[in-house]
Amino acid sequence: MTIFQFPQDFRWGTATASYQIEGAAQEGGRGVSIWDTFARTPGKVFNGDNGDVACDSYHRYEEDIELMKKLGINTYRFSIAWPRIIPDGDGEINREGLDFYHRFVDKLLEAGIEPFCTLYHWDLPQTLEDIGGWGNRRTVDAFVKYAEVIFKEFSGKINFWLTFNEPWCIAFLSNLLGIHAPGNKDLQTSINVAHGLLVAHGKAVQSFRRLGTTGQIGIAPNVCWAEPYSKSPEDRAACDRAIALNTDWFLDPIYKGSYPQFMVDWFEKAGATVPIQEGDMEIISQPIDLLGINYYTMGINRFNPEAGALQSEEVDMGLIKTDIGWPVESRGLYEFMHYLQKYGNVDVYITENGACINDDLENGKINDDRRIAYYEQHLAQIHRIINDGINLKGYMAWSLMDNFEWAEGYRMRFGLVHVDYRSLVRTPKESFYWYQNVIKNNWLETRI
Ligand SMILES: CCOCCOc1ccc(-c2cn(C[C@@H]3NC[C@@H](O)[C@H]3O)nn2)cc1
Repeated sequence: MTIFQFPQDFRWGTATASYQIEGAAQEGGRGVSIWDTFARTPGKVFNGDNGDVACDSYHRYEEDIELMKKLGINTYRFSIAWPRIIPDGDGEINREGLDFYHRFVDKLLEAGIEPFCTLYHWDLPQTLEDIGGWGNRRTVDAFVKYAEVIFKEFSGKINFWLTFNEPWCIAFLSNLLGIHAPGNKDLQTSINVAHGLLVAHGKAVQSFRRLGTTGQIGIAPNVCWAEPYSKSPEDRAACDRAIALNTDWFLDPIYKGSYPQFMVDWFEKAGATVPIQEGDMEIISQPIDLLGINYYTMGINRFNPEAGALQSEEVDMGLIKTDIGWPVESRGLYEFMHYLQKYGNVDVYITENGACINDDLENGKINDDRRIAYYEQHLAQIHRIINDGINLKGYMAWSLMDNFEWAEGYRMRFGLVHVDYRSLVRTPKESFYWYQNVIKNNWLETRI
């Protein structure tokens, strides 16, 4: 047995997102989001599932906060639904939406739990998608207006802020691969979306500073760590492209004020260019205070000219997989965190990490040993990373509870708490009690 002690001020938390847990999709003055539309498009979401009810956290948030208190977390990452705040995207403010989040945040603070707020976790008002979404500068300006409303309302209550969750998913999963909302499949569109959200990020950070909003602000990319299948330069280059599109494509503009040239050249060969306007890169590269990093898995990649826009293909190496098919390999987190040091030893929070394990109730318990094993491996890597002197300040498990897993609907379960979607009864899994013990001790006890 080995004991890994964590720093005294290390933040322990869990994460969720508005569309995935709230439900109440037609309540409280909420407007329509692109995920309401996408989920109602036949064939887009497994079983035709949607977020109309989800975990009903809009009505059950006090019960959820009781679970957080029982778990012992000191930090809770959630997202605000833009369509609850400005239902038609850039028009009237919906006071009822603001009041809901005030009640929620007040309850969190009362419970001694730090709110960690994501402004945009994919639920774009449909009216803005109808005018071209993030590729239209009107959407960028509407986001800044929305962000300023939130900054003014919650400054002093919220002190940890993220502008965007997983920009690669927003731009490329959703507009090149078409797997997430709005489901476009066009390279130029996806590059326009990536650039639009980066400009929106920079403008929101400028507003955050100008308004004197309390706390720290950043962004949360999701990691694609890839290592080459062979020693060939082509396989190495295929890995570089895969890593860069999730990370460098967004963090180079933010930290360096320019896109990674090798990727710009790569896309220009495919006929796509970045729609940079005068002053954009200065706006995008506003200094930020923290980074959220979302890590799930890593890949072994090789060059394949037929493998999509990046010509980079993941090879199945026969590793243990979670029930969503992602290899369990925590080593990529360690390697990535050292890769990230090229931007400096910036303050980092793991804002998502977890396993899709679809164990169900058996005699009133969920014995999700595989999820415990996943967390044990990944927290051991977190300890190594901290020991190497990297400023990793906190960890938020994805997710507090089972919820709407986008195109996979409700069949894929990432929660520490099981949700019965008929009764909405929450049942802590064995992994909940395991994580509760880690938090209580502030140390990890591994079985090796
Ligand atoms: C066949 C081709 O496939 C291409 C990759 O397709 C995907 C799909 C999904 C993901 C994905 C899902 N998640 C978990 C979420 N993170 C944010 C939070 O809302 C969680 O629900 N992270 N990444 C990545 C890649």
